Order: sequence, then C-alpha cells, then structure tokens
Amino acid sequence: MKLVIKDLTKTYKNGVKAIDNLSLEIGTGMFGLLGPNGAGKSSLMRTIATLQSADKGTITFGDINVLEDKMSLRKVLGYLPQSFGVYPKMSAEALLHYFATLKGIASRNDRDKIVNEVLEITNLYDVKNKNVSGYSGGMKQRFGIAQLLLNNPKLIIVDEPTAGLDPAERNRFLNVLREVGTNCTVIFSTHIVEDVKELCNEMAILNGGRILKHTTPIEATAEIENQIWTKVIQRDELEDVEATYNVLSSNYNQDNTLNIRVHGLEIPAEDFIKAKPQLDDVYFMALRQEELISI
Ligand SMILES: Nc1ncnc2c1ncn2[C@@H]1O[C@H](COP(=O)(O)OP(=O)(O)OP(=O)(O)O)[C@@H](O)[C@H]1O
Repeated sequence: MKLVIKDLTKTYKNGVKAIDNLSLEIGTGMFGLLGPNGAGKSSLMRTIATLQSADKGTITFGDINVLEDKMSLRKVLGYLPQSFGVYPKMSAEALLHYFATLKGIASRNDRDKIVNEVLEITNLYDVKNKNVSGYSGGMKQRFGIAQLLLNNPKLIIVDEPTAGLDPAERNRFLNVLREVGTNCTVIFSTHIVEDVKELCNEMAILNGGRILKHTTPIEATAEIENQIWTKVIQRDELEDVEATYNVLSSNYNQDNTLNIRVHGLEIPAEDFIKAKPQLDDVYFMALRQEELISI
C-alpha cells in the first residue's frame, strides 16, 4: 500500500516550522528517511503515526485518510518511537502477552501463537524469560519491533532505531528489520548514511522540514559517477581548499593529513584522483546545495 503525503506543514507552538510544505510518496519496502539532527524526521513520523496534528496538508495510506481517520490508521500501524520509556520488571514473554491483550487479541491460543512468532522473528525466543528492563540496548530495540508486530501492521515506522547501538547489535537489528520489511511499508529514520545504504531500496534526504532529494541509493550514486575526486592535503590547507573547491567531506588519516572528497563535473586539478561515489557524497551534496541556496 502506498503512503502519500501532500503539502504537509507542521508548526510547533514556539514557532518552529518542523515540516515545511512537504510532499512525498512511499511504496512497499524499506524507505530510509535520512537527515541531520533537527531535520524534522521525528516530527514527520509522529504526524504520520497520528500522534500530532498538522497545520495543513493531507496524508493517505491506501484508502485511509490518516489525519481524519486516526483509528483506522492505528489498526494497521506499528510504531517504534525514538525512546520507548521505562520498561516494567516483566519478562519479554509476559510483556508481549500484556501488549497483545491491550491490542485486543482475546484468545490465549491466538496470543501464544503471535507472541511466539514475534519472539522468533526478532531473535528473542531464547531470552523470552528475562526481564526486558535488563536487556541490552539492541535487545530492547528488537523487543520494540516484536511489540509492534503483534497486530500484523501494514505500515511500520521506526524512528532512529540504531542510535547508540554497537556494531554487532546494529547488525542484528538491521537483519530483523530487513526480514520484517519484505511485505509491508517500512519508514526508517536515521542520521547514519550507512544504515540507509545497507537496508533501504528507496530514500529521501530531509532537512529544515523539506525533502532535499527523493531517490534510491543505487540511482543516487550512479548520478554522480565520474564527479567525485579525492586528494590528500595538510590540515592547514583545508580552509583554502574549501574556498576553492566544492569539498563534500574531509577525514583525518593516521598521519594527521586529511583525505578530502570534492564534487566537480571535471577533474578539479591535476593532483586529484577520481573516486567511486558513495552515498555519503550524495548526502553531503544535498545538504551543501541547500546551504548554498540559503546563503
Ligand atoms: N514538541 C516540540 N515543540 C517545539 N519544537 C519542537 C518539538 N519537537 C521538535 N521540535 C523542533 O522541531 C525541529 C525538528 O525536530 P525533530 O525532532 O522533528 O527533528 P529530527 O530530525 O527528528 O531530529 P533528531 O534527530 O534530533 O531527533 C527542531 O528544530 C526541534 O527543535
């Protein structure tokens, strides 16, 4: 089912316009919403999840008018907020049974079936008797996915789920999400480019409450093939280099020199080397273009 957002604007009481006349269509599969802190990702997700109203605009999911008919959307929605709050001292299994009851699954047999199923999918079956409050960060996030799967959602929204996870936990989490995302619409927000690269078939770059680019990771990098150049410079050269070239990123090498990546339709100078485009380049280019436009 397709999620269609049209001309959506959200202004908070303090005057911050967190979503600015945003339009976006999202189909089945894993959709990555990539943007820096404060870009408006959480605001957009909370609005889609019917947790806050909008000033103007429309959102539809299939034939559900999301902003008007909140209850219909909630029935098909699985939402994992940025922070889930405090967990009671209950085992994962008991807590999932409790949530399943809240979600209206009345029969014990049905509950057993779905609870076991979501524990399996999220790789938590072996630790189902442990208290969720004692789980590691990654396990808690997978538990978050387990709870949202209880009502067999068609639209899943996960808000920055990998923030703070160590690499192994992050991998486990992404694998779970990959499996879950095969037959429904998953919107996944992150400020980590690598997450989108590894997981998403479609993506949008968001900043200042606006969509800067809507693309696929493959298309986006193909678009800038033969346009990314690298060079190693000394630290004190950076300011000059930034003033001369379109520098997208600079990273320290072990010897304290800098590796810079530059965008240009042609080789910027003889001592540059052509580099294979990465999704980071796409991200930094989009943010930089926006910066230049707003100057
Ligand atoms: N409840 C609120 N009241 C007032 N301003 C808010 C509120 N929630 C968010 N904002 C502001 O709206 C803007 C967008 O914030 P939002 O949390 O949606 O961004 P984000 O991309 O999710 O960032 P982060 O990664 O930091 O969570 C920011 O300027 C933020 O300070």
